[in-house]
Amino acid sequence: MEKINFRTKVLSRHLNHDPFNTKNSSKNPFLQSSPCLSYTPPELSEPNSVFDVKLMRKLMDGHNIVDRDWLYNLMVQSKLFNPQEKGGKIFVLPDYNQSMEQQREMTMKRIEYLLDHGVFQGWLTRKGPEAELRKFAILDVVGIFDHSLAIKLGVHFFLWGGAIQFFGTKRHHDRWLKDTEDYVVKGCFSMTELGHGSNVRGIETITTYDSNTGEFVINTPCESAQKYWIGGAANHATHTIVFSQLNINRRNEGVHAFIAQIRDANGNVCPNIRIADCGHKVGLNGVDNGRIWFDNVRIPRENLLNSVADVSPDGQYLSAIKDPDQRFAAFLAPLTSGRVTIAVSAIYQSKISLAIAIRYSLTRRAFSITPSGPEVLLLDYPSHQRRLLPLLAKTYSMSFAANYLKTIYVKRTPELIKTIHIVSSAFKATLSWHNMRTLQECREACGGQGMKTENRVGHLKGEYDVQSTFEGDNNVLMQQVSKALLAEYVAAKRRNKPFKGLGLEHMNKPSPVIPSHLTSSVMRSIDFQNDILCLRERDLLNRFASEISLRQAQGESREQAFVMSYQLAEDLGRAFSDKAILRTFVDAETTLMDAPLKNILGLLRSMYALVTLEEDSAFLRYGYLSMDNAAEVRKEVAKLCGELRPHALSLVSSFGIPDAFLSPVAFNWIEANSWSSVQH
Ligand SMILES: Cc1cc2nc3c(=O)[nH]c(=O)nc-3n(C[C@H](O)[C@H](O)[C@H](O)COP(=O)(O)OP(=O)(O)OC[C@H]3O[C@@H](n4cnc5c(N)ncnc54)[C@H](O)[C@@H]3O)c2cc1C
Repeated sequence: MEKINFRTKVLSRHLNHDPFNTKNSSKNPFLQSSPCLSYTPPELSEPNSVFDVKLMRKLMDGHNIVDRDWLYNLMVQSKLFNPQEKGGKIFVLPDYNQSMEQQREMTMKRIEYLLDHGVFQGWLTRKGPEAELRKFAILDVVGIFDHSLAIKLGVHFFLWGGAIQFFGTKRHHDRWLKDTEDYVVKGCFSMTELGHGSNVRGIETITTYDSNTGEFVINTPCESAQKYWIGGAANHATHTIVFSQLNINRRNEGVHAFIAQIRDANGNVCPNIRIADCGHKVGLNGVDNGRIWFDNVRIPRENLLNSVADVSPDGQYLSAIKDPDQRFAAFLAPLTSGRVTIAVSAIYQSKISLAIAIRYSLTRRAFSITPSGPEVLLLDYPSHQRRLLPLLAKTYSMSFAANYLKTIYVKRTPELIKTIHIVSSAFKATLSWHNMRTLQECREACGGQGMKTENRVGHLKGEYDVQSTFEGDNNVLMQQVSKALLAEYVAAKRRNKPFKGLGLEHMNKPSPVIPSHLTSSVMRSIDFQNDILCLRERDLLNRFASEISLRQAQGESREQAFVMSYQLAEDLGRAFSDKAILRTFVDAETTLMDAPLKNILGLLRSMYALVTLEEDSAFLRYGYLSMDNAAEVRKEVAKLCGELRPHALSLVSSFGIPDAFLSPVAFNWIEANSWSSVQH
């Protein structure tokens, strides 16, 4: 196997500093305006970057760099990861020429390969922040190769394994965790039904208790109660967590979680279980999503995951949490890790697509702007910069946000649970939406090449689209964020106490004043950026609370009032998320000692903040920005594009994604498409 050079090579520096590359056109064959493009695509060389790319990569990845590089290597070394030579380089490419069945089997084989190499050691049996961060790092890298592989692992370890860890007690931990880690059992997670997804409390599967035999009886009472979309259920899973209403002594105690076996060790479906396939999907076809019906399936009493509530042998319902709302909330806890991984993975996909599109835009030319001049590099068009560089800055900002989210998650304490729930909901939605937008822009920025599956960006759209739906639909999550902010507001006002937590402390201070005339230096200052994002959040929260209370005063229920105030709720959710992201950026930036890194991060932060002002019409609608200031912001964004342009390549190199995990269009795309590369 050819040794892969993981160093991401970059364009020679002179290309970066001469916007239209007029000076060097006679020397560089790539710059000739020959009608026949007989140039060799640029032999890329490491730029004398103004900042330390390795240091930036460390900051971006945040943790477990050695583990990440080890895993990249492990994958590239195996034929299972589909290494292919294109244009003189090796790429590990997704399985787009295989049937759904082949993709599913290949996903399982890859898992076995990683298992054999000890990748999952300690995933469920080792505890503490370090072990959890390693797990996250491994999942980041796996997802950079293939979403199906990451999701298949996520379902088994985070959903099935996480449910046993969080909802189960010692007896479940002893019985299941080691076997899960070793893949002796293959787990899945049956929460969603055909008739109920976001509204988990509405599920219709019913479980009753038979005190004569000491068993629970799980039943699918109607077609809409069939479990749907269950990852792993169609082909491989042997066991599942079943979410069901628990009916004890004719009283519904609400949603609870049980362990049920669905296949034997030979893969035969168990008695009284029916399983069907969800069929081909727009992406993620390496995951076998299935549907499950339970026909009065009997399971031992001990299979109730009983950390929240239990049923005694004689059929008494026992729970320390008396409030059904709180009980239900406790059952959703494992979903938080899913949201964390989605938020993080969304950012890595944005990084892949930006690395590819920006590298292409530094090697692809189109039209000349002088009669006999060379054609212009795509990234030298200000309009192309405007399309990609704000997304690059946002991806950097959200990278800090994702790292922050991971950190608070692995260091969670009971006091942090609420914050983690709200921040993970907001970031999961915002980062996955950002990813889809970035993928589309990068696909278009690669022109026709973006349509080639081997170039990854277009393919990633189908693969990652589902991120806005599973583990909490994005719109529903954002509603929960606004609801939680409203609850904080009401509680603070009712107690007449200062705001504390969720970053709302700024509400205790006087409202910030935005200068009537914005200069460049003001717009680039952390104070201004922070002030205006806080101003938007506080004003929207006040408006939202007023509208709800007005509607209630007019006779609407609290729930009706909330539903009808959806516009403000949406605006507020976005305001919370954008401001929280900026905060994570500022925290990362201000603790840095390295001046060149700080400078470039300053540009990226300003781009993030200003483009946020530009994109949300709330700033003009509610007057946080005057028309004149809005025009100044727009000009400043264009200026920042020009200033970031020379650093574009170093900035994507800093993502630390090995060349093999990018795509041919990001490198020597002429050679990758040469006649000699065609299989004759
Ligand atoms: C590929 C894939 C894998 C999956 N894997 C699993 C798995 O392993 N296990 C599992 O249990 N589930 C899984 N799911 C299910 C997933 O979690 C659900 O699809 C998700 O929760 C959304 O539910 P739903 O599809 O019923 O959509 P709905 O909840 O019906 O939502 C449909 C639309 O209605 C909107 N909507 C819903 N409620 C409101 C409201 N109150 N106000 C305004 N708008 C609203 C939503 O924003 C959404 O746009 C998977 C799904 C997919 C597609």
